[in-house]
Amino acid sequence: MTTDPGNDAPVRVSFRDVRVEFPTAHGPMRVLDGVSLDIRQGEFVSVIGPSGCGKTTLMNILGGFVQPSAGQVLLDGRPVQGPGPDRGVIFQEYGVFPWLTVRRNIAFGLNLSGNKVPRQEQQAIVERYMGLMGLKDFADHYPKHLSGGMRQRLALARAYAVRPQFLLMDEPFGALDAQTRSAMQDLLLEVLQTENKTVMLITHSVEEAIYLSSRIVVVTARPARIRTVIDVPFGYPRAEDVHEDPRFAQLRAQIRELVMQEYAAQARQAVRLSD
Ligand SMILES: Nc1ncnc2c1ncn2[C@@H]1O[C@H](COP(=O)(O)OP(=O)(O)OP(=O)(O)O)[C@@H](O)[C@H]1O
Repeated sequence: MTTDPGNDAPVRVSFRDVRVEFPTAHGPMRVLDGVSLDIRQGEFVSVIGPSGCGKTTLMNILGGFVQPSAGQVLLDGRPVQGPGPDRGVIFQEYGVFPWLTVRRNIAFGLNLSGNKVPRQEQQAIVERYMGLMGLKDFADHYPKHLSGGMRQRLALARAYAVRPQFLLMDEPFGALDAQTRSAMQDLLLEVLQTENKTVMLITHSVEEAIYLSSRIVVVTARPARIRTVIDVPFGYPRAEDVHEDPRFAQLRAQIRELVMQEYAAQARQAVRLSD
């Protein structure tokens, strides 16, 4: 179960003075700078900051898709070498295979070598997630016949089905309508209740970050540095009524202010660049 893991839980992820630069026509562009952060077993860490500041890049390093230009990211003490089935990644864009039906998309990760699940168990898992995501009636449909929101639910089902130890989620609910978004947030909390996962979520929604996380990392305008890390004072299991807690509103105001300051810094940078 994901609860406040306290300081006794082992550190699973360690960003150590990470810098990332991408080559551009005008020279290297620094996207992350001096990022150091430990994430313990069972923590739910959200990252919030201005658009384009480097949040996805931060997640991509942990996912093993991007190598740091300097510094290290350690997973259980070992440098991340590349992607692996221990880390389930949900991208902003729908992470589904267009050539596979709903059922086969969900089963895909259960057939990979190193992670193979017996056929009967596979069927049970696929049925469970189709049910939870409201996709049962579309089991044999291809993604092109699903709505955008349904495709995103399919991407979530695929990631949850393999039961990865880590969930890396980049704006996973951004494309959903408000009602589905809220249902998907609750479903995620439910999944975390039964499976002890460590989660990193990137979101633009301050409410979502507070509702789901145990810690919130606010990052600066590009290059992203850690501006501050905020402990969320609510335990788990967490229910909708935390939205009414006065501390929720205080936290929301505090984080909004920080994010707005970083958007303002980003706008000032843009003006300087155009001078
Ligand atoms: N592989 C890459 N090569 C070159 N530039 C890249 C690469 N990946 C990201 N960038 C650039 O790095 C900057 C940060 O991108 P990133 O996607 O990490 O930001 P973000 O904070 O996740 O943005 P958003 O909130 O809008 O999703 C952007 O200017 C982007 O264009």
